[in-house]
Amino acid sequence: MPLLAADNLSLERGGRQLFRDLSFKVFPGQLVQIEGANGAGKTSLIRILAGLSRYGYEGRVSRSGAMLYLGHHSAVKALLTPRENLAWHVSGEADFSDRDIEHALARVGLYGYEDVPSHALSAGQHRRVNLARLYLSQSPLWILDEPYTAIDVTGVGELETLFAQHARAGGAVLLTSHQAMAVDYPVSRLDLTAGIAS
Ligand SMILES: Nc1ncnc2c1ncn2[C@@H]1O[C@H](COP(=O)(O)OP(=O)(O)OP(=O)(O)O)[C@@H](O)[C@H]1O
Repeated sequence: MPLLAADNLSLERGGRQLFRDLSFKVFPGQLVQIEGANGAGKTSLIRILAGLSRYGYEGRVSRSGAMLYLGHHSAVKALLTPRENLAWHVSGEADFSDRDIEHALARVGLYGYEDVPSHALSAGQHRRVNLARLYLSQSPLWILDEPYTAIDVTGVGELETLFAQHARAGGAVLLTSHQAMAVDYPVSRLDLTAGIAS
């Protein structure tokens, strides 16, 4: 059973047809990279898939199970610390201990920064606060828009390892990125004009 199914999605923006009759399925164990040039419609598609664009497109999206969506723009509150931001974000998902929160922050390289106001963090550290949610996620489907933005080379490698682990454990990751992925796991490509090629 797919975690996500897109049926005949079509979207026009500003008089341009971004994609037409796009159909594909994402199954447990898949790592899928959405490809396309700047302005091709990757973010528009991902927002539709995540249920954030309810109108303005044709077609149907169905998802089974829980989803974690991390968008383009960091949802980190500047006045809160990384500890407070992460605790707030995951509060609706499960009962995580302070130790769990600290562990997730350490996994994204924020050990020692747990209690610094987030406005005093760098752009990449800001982004890492958001990405720490992945280490606490219990959602099988991850939909990630440009997760590598502002992340250094080591961080990108660690994220790719995490994505492969998630897929091996029966989850699925659908992401946009302009970078070629160098992960030891099969990556399916999703072309906005042709769907998924395995
Ligand atoms: N709210 C909007 N109103 C009108 N046009 C929009 C809107 N949002 C995006 N667009 C247009 O839709 C097209 C696709 O944008 P989108 O952000 O989905 O592309 P993208 O493939 O994610 O690009 P990038 O790689 O640069 O992030 C662009 O031409 C953009 O100008």
